[in-house]
Parts: sequence; structure tokens; C-alpha cells
Amino acid sequence: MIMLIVDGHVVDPATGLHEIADVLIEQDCIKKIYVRSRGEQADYNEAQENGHLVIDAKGKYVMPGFIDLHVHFRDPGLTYKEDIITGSRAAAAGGVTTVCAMPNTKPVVDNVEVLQDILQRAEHAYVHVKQLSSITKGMEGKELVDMEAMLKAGAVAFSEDGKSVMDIRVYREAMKKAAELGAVIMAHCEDKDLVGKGVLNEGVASEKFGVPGIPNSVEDVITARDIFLAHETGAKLHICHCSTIGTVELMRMAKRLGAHVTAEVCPHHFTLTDADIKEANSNYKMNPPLRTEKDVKALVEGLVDGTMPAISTDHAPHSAEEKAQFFDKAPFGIVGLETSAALTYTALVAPGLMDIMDMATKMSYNPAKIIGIDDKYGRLTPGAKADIVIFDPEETWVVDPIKFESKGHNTPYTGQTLVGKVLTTIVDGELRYNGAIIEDQ
Ligand SMILES: NC(=O)N[C@@H](CC(=O)O)C(=O)O
Ligand SMILES: [Zn+2]
Ligand SMILES: [Zn+2]
Repeated sequence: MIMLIVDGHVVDPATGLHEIADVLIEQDCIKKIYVRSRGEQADYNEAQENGHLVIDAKGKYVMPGFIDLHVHFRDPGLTYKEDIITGSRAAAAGGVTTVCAMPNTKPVVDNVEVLQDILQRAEHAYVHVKQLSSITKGMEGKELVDMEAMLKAGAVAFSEDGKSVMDIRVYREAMKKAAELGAVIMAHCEDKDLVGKGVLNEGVASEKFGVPGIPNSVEDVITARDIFLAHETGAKLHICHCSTIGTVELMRMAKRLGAHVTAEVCPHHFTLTDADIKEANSNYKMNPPLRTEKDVKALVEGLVDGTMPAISTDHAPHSAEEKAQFFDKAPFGIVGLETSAALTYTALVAPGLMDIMDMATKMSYNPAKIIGIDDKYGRLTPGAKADIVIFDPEETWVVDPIKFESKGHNTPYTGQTLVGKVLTTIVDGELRYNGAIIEDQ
């Protein structure tokens, strides 16, 4: 199949291209970029005559498809919350062309059989679904999985997301092994003993609703531990869903030390604070919790100056019944795939804190680098995979979870007006979303 995207504003973090150009796609790859300022232009009349699909992207941004390093697809075992297919439809609707799914499923992804079953079924997904392996068997924090076998069978990285490996000896062994294998560890940083029964940020929110609080130190102390372990062992460490000013400062320290550490921030952590929780609504409950203005400011600064290289969603779908419970009982987590681009645009790009190139860098190019697929993904260069998102920076829309492709409707953004909309998502040179999901023929 041949496809031509004409007249769009092409944004490619790999080359710095940031201007009007046409993109020619052949089969599953980008064939050529015609840059107008270089006197190049694709012949779209001819393309149309030949029956090729021509997409007019005038006034829109054409960017590499977003790569989300952190989603929960709940498959196998918890598919009443989400499954690979619905999760991947939500991704396509959000402009996300590659996701990395966390292993806290039922059973846990801790052996080759479970991993291969997921990867086989993921072939029918609407976007590229990569799967992480857990670090320890059953995520019990005791015995390491066969990391080499999991890597060989296709695991993209290792994580115990949902908790930290609290036994530092076990964790250090995992880091040593990861370093030996060149694998990435994605860390959920939370001190289990300190967090106790905490559910909301310790401060205005926990006081207002009379529930146990989660202080910043719950995250900070484990982030520090993990950075030192990574530095010492040489492992590649990626810190998940960073929420505190302390973590941003620790990332600066990690850089100075020369440790191989990257980090992600989720849109809810840079757009909301604990003071935004006005009523008892468990769609404001996630782990780590919404923090304070000071933390949000630090996270935004970290994103803007590059200390925090990636934006991910931590898409964590739960059922309406589960989320209808009060803060103390409801599970942690919110969906994010279908709002992340618009939230990032609305909160960071529209007010001028970062530009559209920064957004593409943090949502696509840097994530590709972190998992080592940037030779073919996260870029719009000839020969790269044709994973593309067309984004309208003008359109405003109101978040309505009923319209989500995800089974999860647990978002705190219901009714909020956002600027910027994903119009079209192309995966492997095929239209997957164009105002609506393109159903499989
Ligand atoms: N983030 C969350 O609040 N929940 C995640 C687990 C996790 O990411 O730690 C989940 O699996 O539901
Ligand atoms: Zn987590
Ligand atoms: Zn998570």
C-alpha cells in the first residue's frame, strides 16, 4: 500500500525537521520526505490517479507515533478491566503506536509461556504491543525470573510495577544480571513499609478526606536506592511515574554521577495537584498520588530542561464498580491513553512551556531510545517504520469517558476541555484510527 500525507507540518525529533513537508509511505515504511523549503513536493494528483490514499494534513502536525513506556492491559486474567485488543484500540485513538505493557497480570508475566501467549495474541492488536517481564517470580520479591530466557523470548524490559522489590540483595542481583544482559529495569519506587495503608498525598488531601497519607519520602528513598544500585552495577534503570520534587533532584544527581538512568512523568502528575481533589472521587486515586504545586512545578521544569526525558501514561484501567468505592478501598490507577497527547499539548505546549518538537521528543523519540528501538521508531526518516500520528493543535474537545475505546472509564478529567486532538494514527503504514478506529477487514 502506498500512502501520501501532504501539506502537513512535519515534526521529526531525529533530524530536527520542523516544517511543511509531504510524507510518502510505501508498505510499512517511510519512503521519502518532500521538504517544501528545499523545493520538493510530492505529486499528489498522480498519487490520487494511481488510487493511492492521499491525506491532506494542512494546518496539522505530522509526528512519529507516540511510544508509551507504561501501560496496564490486564491481559491475561483481569480482562474485565481491559484486554490487549481494547487497550490497543485506546492506544490507537490516543495516537500511541507502540505500548509497553506491565507484567502485573494474573498470572504474572514471569515465565516464557505466559509471555509468548501475550506476544502471539498481540499480533492482532491495533498497535505494537511490547511486553515486560516481572523481575521476581510471582512478583513476590524473592526469586529472580530467568531474565535471560525472558529477554530471548521477547520481553522488552523488566519491572515489578505495582510495588518495589524491597529486598535490596535480590534487587541488586537483578540489576547485575540486567547489566550483563544490557536489559532495562523499569522501577516503581515506593517504600512498602513507609507507605503503610496510605492512599492520598500526605497533606491537604489526606486530611480533608480523613485517610492515611503518602509522604514524598515513600518515593524519594527508593528512587535514591535504585539510582545508587544502577550506578554501581551498570544497569540501565528507568524510573516510572515520577511524582516528587525529590525525584527530579535525584535525576539531576544521577546524571552528574554518570549513571544510566532515565525517567518518565505522567500527564496527571504534571497537570493536577492534591488540592484539585474537591470531592470523594476515587478517579483521583492513583499510585503515586497527586502531589503539591511545588512538585508539579519541579516535574514541569524537569521535563522542560530534559532532566525527565519521557512522558508516559501509566494507563491503569479499573471497573466502574471498583472505582465507585471510597478512597480507602478503591484500587489505585487511572486510564491515560486517550488523553495524554491533548493533556500534554494543553498543559505544556499551548502555554509555551515547551514546543511541539519537545512533545514529540518526550512522547516518541526518547521513549524509543530508552527501549532501544530508535533506529526504526520514534522518527520520520526514510527507511523508518511508518508509525505516524496526525495531530490538530487547533481543535478543542471535551473529555467524555463514554467515548473511550478503553474498557476503563476511570479518569479525573471528565468534562474538561482540552486543546489538541489526535486525528489520525498510522501503524506499519496502515490506517488504524481516523476519527474512529478503522476496524479490521
Ligand atoms: N499506577 C497505579 O495507580 N496503578 C497501577 C500499578 C502501578 O503503576 O504502580 C495498576 O496496575 O493499577
Ligand atoms: Zn507503578
Ligand atoms: Zn503502572
